[in-house]
Amino acid sequence: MAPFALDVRYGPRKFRIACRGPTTVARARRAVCRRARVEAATLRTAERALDDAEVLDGETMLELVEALQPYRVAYALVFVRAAPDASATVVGRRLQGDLVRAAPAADNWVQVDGGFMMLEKPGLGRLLEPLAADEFAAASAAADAQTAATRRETEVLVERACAAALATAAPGADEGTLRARIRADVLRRTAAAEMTRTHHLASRAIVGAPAGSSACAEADAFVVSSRLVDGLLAKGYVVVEDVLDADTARAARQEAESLGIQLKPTLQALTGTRSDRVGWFGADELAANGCPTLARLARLQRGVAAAINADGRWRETLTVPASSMLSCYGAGGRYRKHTDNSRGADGVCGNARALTCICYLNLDWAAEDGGALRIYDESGGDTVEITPAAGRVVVFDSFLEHEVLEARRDRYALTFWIFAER
Ligand SMILES: O=C(O)CCC(=O)C(=O)O
Ligand SMILES: [Fe+2]
Repeated sequence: MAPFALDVRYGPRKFRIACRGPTTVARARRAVCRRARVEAATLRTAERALDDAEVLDGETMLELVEALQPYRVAYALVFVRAAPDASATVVGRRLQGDLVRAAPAADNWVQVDGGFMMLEKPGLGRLLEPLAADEFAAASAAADAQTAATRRETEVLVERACAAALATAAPGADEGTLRARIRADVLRRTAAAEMTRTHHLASRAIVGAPAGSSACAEADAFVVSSRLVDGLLAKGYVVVEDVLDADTARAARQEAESLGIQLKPTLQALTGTRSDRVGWFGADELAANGCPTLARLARLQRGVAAAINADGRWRETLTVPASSMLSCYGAGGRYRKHTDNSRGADGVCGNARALTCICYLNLDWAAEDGGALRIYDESGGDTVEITPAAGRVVVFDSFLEHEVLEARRDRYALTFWIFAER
């Protein structure tokens, strides 16, 4: 291993770790922990210490990154400044959706196994996989047509119901009031019917479309867009049922279990904050790993993001990262109250996440099995608990506090974060 120096800033503290002679990555790692004045057992602090680290020599850094993999370096921000002779600057940012605010100097990213994301070219575009303009236009047109058709159908239903009601109304009844009541009633019913229909469409989109076809999740997910955004605007979260039918849910669960061995505990496990094991996978990677159902599910994120963009009412324009997180909480597993993003006093966001989107993969899950997702409303007062039943998708504002209550048996979920384009 080449000599290197690691400048670590941790809050107000700043220190340098220099490895002058040949050393091992294990030793380097121990040095990081020691200098950050933490026990190896409290690597959470080491994670923070690495939050803004500078390393001379890109190759060394890659070794270090590899060494830190077991400690979920994906959570650490590592800033690598290559030595003058190194090929270029290499910047890695922690994976979990936090890639957007990478230093502007970033260029030459590479992808390192284990979910550590880097780009090969300046900028973040490649990583974020934005929708192509024609995909976006086609999807917007489909959404508009759908909305117009629904509106026309609803008007026909309202007129029909009003005519029937007026024919039998008591003499002197106020036509305006009657119409308003009927209209509200029809809207409620069509909304319910629409919801059921859209669930099936959404599930068909994931299940029925041939893998890789452009008709896959993106297009049909638009159908749920207005309902999605209604829910998000009203309450900050929305639950979509039956996104997977029973057979698909079973397949997805089996695939998730087949990846179980690849899932690793997070650093936060050491502090008792959370006890799930996770792995990060791109859709193609899932497909290549014999998980076609999960791959399709992972592609749904683009559809959800595009749907919300097309609706136009959400506060941010959304884009998607390349990977989803598969998580498994074993019996006794939980994740304490937290948010997935936060705003500092200066209004600057902690990361790029706008929405958290989770699809649960737990067959025959009963309330007694625990593991509910509890979401707190903006004031932190009211809560809702969502059972992690197979085929249920929840989308919520990443700034809302939430927690995973203790699970009593293995609880799998595929989570993706939808980013705000900033
Ligand atoms: O799996 C869930 O229901 C939520 C997990 C969660 O909050 C997270 O991974 O940030
Ligand atoms: Fe969370």
